[in-house]
Amino acid sequence: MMSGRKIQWACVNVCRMVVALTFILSGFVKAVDPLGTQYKIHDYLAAAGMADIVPDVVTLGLSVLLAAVEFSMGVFLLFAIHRRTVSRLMLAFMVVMTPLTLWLALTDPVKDCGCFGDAVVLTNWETFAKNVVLLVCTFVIFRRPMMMVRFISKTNQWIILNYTVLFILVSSVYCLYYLPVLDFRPYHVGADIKKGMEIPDGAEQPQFETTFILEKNGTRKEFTVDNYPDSTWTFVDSKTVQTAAGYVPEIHDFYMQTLDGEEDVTDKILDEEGYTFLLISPHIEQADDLNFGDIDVIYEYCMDHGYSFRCLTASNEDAIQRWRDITGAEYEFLHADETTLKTVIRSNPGLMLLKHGVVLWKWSHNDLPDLDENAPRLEDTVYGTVKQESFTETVTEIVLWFMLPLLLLTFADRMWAWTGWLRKKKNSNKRYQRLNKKNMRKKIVAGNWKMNMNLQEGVALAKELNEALTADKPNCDVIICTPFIHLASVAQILDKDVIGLGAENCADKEKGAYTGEVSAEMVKSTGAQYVILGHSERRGYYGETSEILKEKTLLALKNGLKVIFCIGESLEEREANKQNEVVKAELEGSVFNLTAEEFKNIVIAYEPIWAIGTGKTATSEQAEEIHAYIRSIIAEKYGEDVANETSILYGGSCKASNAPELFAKEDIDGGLIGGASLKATDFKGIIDAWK
Ligand SMILES: O=C[C@H](O)COP(=O)(O)O
Repeated sequence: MMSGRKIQWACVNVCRMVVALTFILSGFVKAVDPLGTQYKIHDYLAAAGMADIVPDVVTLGLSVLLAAVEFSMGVFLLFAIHRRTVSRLMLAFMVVMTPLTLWLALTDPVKDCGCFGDAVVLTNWETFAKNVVLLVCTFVIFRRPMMMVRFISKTNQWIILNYTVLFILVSSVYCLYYLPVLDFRPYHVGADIKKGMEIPDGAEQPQFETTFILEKNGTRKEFTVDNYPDSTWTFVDSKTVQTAAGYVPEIHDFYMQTLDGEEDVTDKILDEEGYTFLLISPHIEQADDLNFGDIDVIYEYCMDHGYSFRCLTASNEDAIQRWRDITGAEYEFLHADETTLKTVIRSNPGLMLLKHGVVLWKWSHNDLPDLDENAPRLEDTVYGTVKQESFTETVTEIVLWFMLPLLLLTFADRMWAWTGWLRKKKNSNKRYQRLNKKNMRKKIVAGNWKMNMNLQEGVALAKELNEALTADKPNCDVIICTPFIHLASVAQILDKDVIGLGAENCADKEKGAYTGEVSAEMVKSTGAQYVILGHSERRGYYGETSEILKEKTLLALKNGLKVIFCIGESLEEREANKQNEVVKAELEGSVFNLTAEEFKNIVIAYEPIWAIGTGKTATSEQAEEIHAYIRSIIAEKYGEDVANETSILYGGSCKASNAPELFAKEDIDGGLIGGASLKATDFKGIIDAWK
């Protein structure tokens, strides 16, 4: 059983397809025949008595615009682009159009609504019914626009949007300049006009009914032939109405007659065995006269080869004379029905080539054939037979022109979305693994007392801290690194399982005559397990170079101490964006000489010098970025496993207030705390960030 939501989803998407395809078809057939749509708009305006007010250029613009809007909206709906806006516009469109078509159906001012051009001819009631269906569909879509499935991602939809609008506008202009690429009218290339005019034997005849109005003794009454009364009634009036249309041939209004109206030459011309050129101009006064020279050349060509050439127009003789004066036309003019001429060819003037009533070729005045005095006889040119064009091929070509780029784009887009999904999945797996690794790494909060507190103060602080952390077990490793003189005493106080102990430095020599120095071995003998090396204050104030630190590290490890190795850039280096270079060089200079096994005893402390004791903390993003970089270069050097096991601490104005945000980052495994490690409560606040 389908759930209610699924049914809704199916309804929305079915409705969306119905509306989209209808709009695409309707917009497209209008776009391939902009003049046809313009004529239809003109018919509507004429029905409303406004035909003379609105200039042709406006009706033509409206025609192109209407086609572009319908087609584009259909495509947007098909691809589910700007779903909310398009569904609202569609509904608004149908809310206006449906009552309008009801009015058309009721009043019948124009016979065929023209919604699908000449491709599909609907009666006004059929159009109204179609619009009711579309109105319901657009309402369904409007209620749940977000249920429409996207065929293209939001980031790429602009391509479809622009391509669609461009395609449909270019199509309209192309068909306007040349001729409609698809001709749905009865005068298409290959059509036999005489055949189109035939009424088959036994075809249904039109039916008429006459009503008679008669009067007797002052009373008026209506009668038909069936109940016509006796002669005591006096005839007043009669009316005849057509009750059945009868058979109407496809071509029913094609005629050609001489300008004086004396002779109908339709049959004569359609029966001509030879080639007949018909220059078609519904209104010769409005015809484009730019190419009259080419027309005259074709006329001359016809005269040379014995082909007939005539001009059909609905204009009056004055207009015809004006055309003759302008162009020097010598060809014969005939009168024909204006609407018929507009239907025959969508160009003013346009040229049609007939042979025995069959349409061989049609040309717009912008695209006339090259038939001058040097051209061979028609029989020896392509024009001698019916132009080879296949409706299916043309449709396929158009569909490919429009759909192929869109299909390729959609395919690429979907592939990208799919690989994006895979990448996301992979990343989330990676992230999960990395977070998992983070959980497996040691989380450490280490205090660096620096040169603060005398022995008594230090012992008191160590005691306080030991008590606090014994009572409230930390969720991380806690280390305090003290000046040398505190070490032995503090070691006695600390519960080793709760707080580790470290020195702040050790000598770079093993033993001997180095007055004032304290060796790694001596540090170890106090009970300490750690030593801080490479702190920026020692590098800066005491000139400790990478080489010295390399020696110190080796000695510390040799004596069983773990090393908290500090690295970090100065403010100038950060401003020059050299932080990565700096930390890499510091690691390479002092600890990357170690074996992977030895390196496991190193804890890295990244401390940007500009953040130490200044109150300026690196943002958690800045810190995470460089921590991740440090881990990546450790991975390059020692492999992923070692990198994932190495704890990297952040140091520099770390406090209880910012520690949680910093420690939440994937590659930050704790902190090396200066100032805030000198008060038990402050330090514990930071330790508690891990809880
Ligand atoms: O070793 C610790 C760092 O130098 C950080 O010191 P600070 O927390 O006082 O900024």
